Amino acid sequence: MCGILGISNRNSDVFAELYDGLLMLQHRGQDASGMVTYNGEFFREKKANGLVKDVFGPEQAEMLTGRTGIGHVRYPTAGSLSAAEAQPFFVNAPYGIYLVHNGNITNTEEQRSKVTGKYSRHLRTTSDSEIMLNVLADKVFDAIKVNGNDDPVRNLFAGVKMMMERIQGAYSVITMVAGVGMLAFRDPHGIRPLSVAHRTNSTGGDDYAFASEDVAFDINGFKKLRDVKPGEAILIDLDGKMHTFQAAEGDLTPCIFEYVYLARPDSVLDGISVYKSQIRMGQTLAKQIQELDLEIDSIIPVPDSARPVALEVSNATGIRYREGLVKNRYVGRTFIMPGQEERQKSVRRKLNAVSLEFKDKNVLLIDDSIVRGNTIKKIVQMCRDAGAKKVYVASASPPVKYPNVYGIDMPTKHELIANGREIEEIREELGCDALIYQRLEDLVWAAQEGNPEIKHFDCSCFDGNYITGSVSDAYLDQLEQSTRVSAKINDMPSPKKVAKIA
Ligand SMILES: O=P(O)(O)OC[C@H]1O[C@H](OP(=O)(O)OP(=O)(O)O)[C@H](O)[C@@H]1O
Ligand SMILES: NC(=O)CC[C@H](N)C(=O)O
Ligand SMILES: [Mg+2]
Repeated sequence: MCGILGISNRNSDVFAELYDGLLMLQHRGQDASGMVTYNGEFFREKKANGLVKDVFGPEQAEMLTGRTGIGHVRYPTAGSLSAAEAQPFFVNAPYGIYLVHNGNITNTEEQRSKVTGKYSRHLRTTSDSEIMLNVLADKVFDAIKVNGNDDPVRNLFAGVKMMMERIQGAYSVITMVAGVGMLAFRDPHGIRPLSVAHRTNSTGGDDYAFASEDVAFDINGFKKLRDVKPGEAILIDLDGKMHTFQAAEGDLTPCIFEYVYLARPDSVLDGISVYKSQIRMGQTLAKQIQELDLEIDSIIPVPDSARPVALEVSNATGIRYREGLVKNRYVGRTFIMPGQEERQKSVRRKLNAVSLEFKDKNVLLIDDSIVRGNTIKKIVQMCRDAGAKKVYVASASPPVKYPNVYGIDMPTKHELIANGREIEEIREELGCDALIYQRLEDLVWAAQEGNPEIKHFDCSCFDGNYITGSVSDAYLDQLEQSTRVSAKINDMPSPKKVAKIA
C-alpha cells in the first residue's frame, strides 16, 4: 500500500500542493518519497528514501517547478528497499512517461522476460512498477504504429488496454505524459483505491487531482468527483479537459484490509466510509464478546487504529472504555516497518501502559488486526507486568492466514501467527486469557453495508482466494526471496522462536 497523488493544471507551481497532499498519505508508506513536476517543457524529479518532510525542503520547492505533478510515498512490497526503487519511474519514449504505482504485480517474471527480451528494453531496477511502465510504453508504441501519432490520447488509451491484457495483480496508477497530460488507471478488479477530484481555479479553469485516498483532496480545496472505476483510464489533457475510457471490463473487488487498517478513518473508499465500517466492525465484535460472558472491567484499544472499533464495542456492550496504552507519536507504524527484529523493538518503544488501568483488573484489549503477533504479544506482557488479572484480546479482523500479493507486506506464510494454527494455539502463543477474532462474514458485512453495490471484496489474506487467479508457490518464493525480504526476513525466527526471544 503506497500512497499516490497527481495534481494537474494549476495556475502556479504545484509543488506545495503535492507536498501537503503527500503528507496526508504518509500513513500509506514511510520508506521513500518522490515527486516529479512538469513545466510544459521539462520534468523535474526528486526521490529518496525517507518521509515527505525529510526528502523535500526549500531547495526542492525551488527546483520542482511546473503546474502539473505526481507524487508517491512508498512502502515496498516487491523489489528492494534501495532508493533507486523509490518512485516515480521514467521512460523517455514514447512521449516521455513518468509513473507512480500502488499495488503489486503478480506475473512479474513472465513480464520481465518479455520486457528485456521481446521488447528489447533495459530495466534499471527489480521493481514491479518499472516492469509495468515498460509494458505500457511498449504497448503505446504499438498503438502509435497502427494509428499514427496525431491523437496521443487515443494511443495512450489503446496502450493501457493492451497493458491491462498482459499485467496481472493490483495496480492503481498515475502517470504524467510529456506534451499530453496526466493519465490515471485502476486494475480491472479495483483492488487498490484511486479517486479523481475537481476544483475550479482562480481564472475559472478546471484543475483535477487523483489520489489513493480523498483525504489528500480536501487540504488543497479539491472536491472528490468519484472513484476511478475498475479497468478505467482517465486522462486530463494540458487544457484541463477530462477524457475517460473503459480499458478493460471491470469487476470491483476492493481489498477489505484497506478498511481494517490501511486507509485513514476519515477517508471514503469506493463509497464506503472507513470510519463507519470500523464502527460496524465494533458492533459485530461486540455480539461475539457478549456471547462469551467474560467478566471485563474495561475495554482498551491498541492505539491508534483500533480506537473506533473499541469505542463501539464499549457502546454496544456497556463496558467502560479506557485509554490504557499511551503511544509515542514519534515512532512510525510498526507493521509497515521492514524486518521482524525492527518491528519487535519498535512495539516496545511505541507503546507504554498506564499502570492504574491494569492493576487488579480484567481488561479486553482490542486491535484492528493481528498479523505477525508482535504488537499484541508485547502488549499482553505489558498488561501483565502492570498487574492485570486477566488479559483478553479481540481482533477486529479474522485470523490473517495467507500471504498478501496485492501490495501489503505479508509475503510469507511462515511469519503470520495464524498460519497453520488453531485459535487456541494462537491464544497460547500470545499469552492471553481469551482470544476473539472477527468472523469473516461479519467483516464483509461491515464493509459492504457502506456500499451494497459492491458484491465482493478481496479477502485473500483471510481466505486464501486470490481474485486475479491462483498464486503459484514459485511466485510466493520469489516474493519471499526478493532483496527486501531476503535481507530482513530470512534470518527472521519462526513465531515459536519469537516467543522465546520476546
Ligand atoms: O501483529 P503485528 O504484526 O504486530 O501487526 C499488527 C499491528 O500492526 C498495526 O499497527 P501499527 O503499530 O503498525 O500501526 P498503528 O499505530 O497505526 O496501529 C496494526 O494496527 C496492529 O496493531
Ligand atoms: N505498496 C505498494 O503499493 C508498493 C508498490 C510497488 N510494488 C513497490 O514495491 O514499490
Ligand atoms: Mg496498531
